[in-house]
Amino acid sequence: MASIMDGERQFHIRTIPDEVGRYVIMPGDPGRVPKIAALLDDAKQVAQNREYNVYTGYLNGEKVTVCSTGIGGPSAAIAVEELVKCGADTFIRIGTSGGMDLSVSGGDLVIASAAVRGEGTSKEYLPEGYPAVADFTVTTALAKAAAELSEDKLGKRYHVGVVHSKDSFYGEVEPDSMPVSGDINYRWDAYLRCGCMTSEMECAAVFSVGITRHVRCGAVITAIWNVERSKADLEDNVSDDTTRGIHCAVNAVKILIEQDKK
Ligand SMILES: O=P(O)(O)O[C@H]1O[C@H](CO)[C@@H](O)[C@H]1O
Ligand SMILES: O=c1cc[nH]c(=O)[nH]1
Repeated sequence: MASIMDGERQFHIRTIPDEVGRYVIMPGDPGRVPKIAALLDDAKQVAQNREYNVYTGYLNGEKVTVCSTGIGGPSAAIAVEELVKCGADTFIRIGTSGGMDLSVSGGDLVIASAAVRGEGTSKEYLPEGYPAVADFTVTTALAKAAAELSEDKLGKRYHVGVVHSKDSFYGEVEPDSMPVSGDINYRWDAYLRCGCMTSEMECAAVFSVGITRHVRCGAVITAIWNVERSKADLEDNVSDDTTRGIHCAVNAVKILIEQDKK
């Protein structure tokens, strides 16, 4: 029997394989896609549906796709699943987050080595206790790209470490206003004591799909503030500028393309 899933285009992201590159850069925000695509050669919009804004162009002669994922694990997991069906095998999430470890200030980049599974989507993919770990090759390329950027005049810092993924934005940023206590309220201080770097919403889901579909996933996340620094009377910057994160991801894709040619 024919199903709604049998169409030529993917059900949600609305792409066909020819329109998708092996390498994918994934911001949460659809509005950030054209800014990233402007750094590719000959980039064109290939699809737009719901939170998924999809452009494809080229870097170093290789096809590269930029696809937004919206907010939260479920929509990010759908994007990775459908991009894999279209032939992609290497993914870099670019996102924003709230700093946790005191070493992280607003404006810093955090390359996610793994994500705390404080959300629901990863539970549909990984058994309890299995870590949502990023791909080592992608993480290494991101760290190299971030180190090269940090030598430029902008000179801001980067960190490599564990990030926290959650389902409740306000559970993190306004915890006292939450009517009931979720995982985040019980465990936030424990995560801080473990040195968790920053909190966002999609990495655990993206990494979990990557692990189960055997594709490479990594992430570079900009901390836009760190309330823990403010609580500790340390100086903090507030900035939602993702320019450095975008350049880090694009340069990491170029590094991966050259490595994959060897
Ligand atoms: O900037 P993006 O990628 O959307 O990431 C962060 O911002 C959103 C919350 O404001 C969540 O999606 C969170 O993960
Ligand atoms: O504090 C923050 C900022 C951006 N995104 C989050 O998930 N948390």
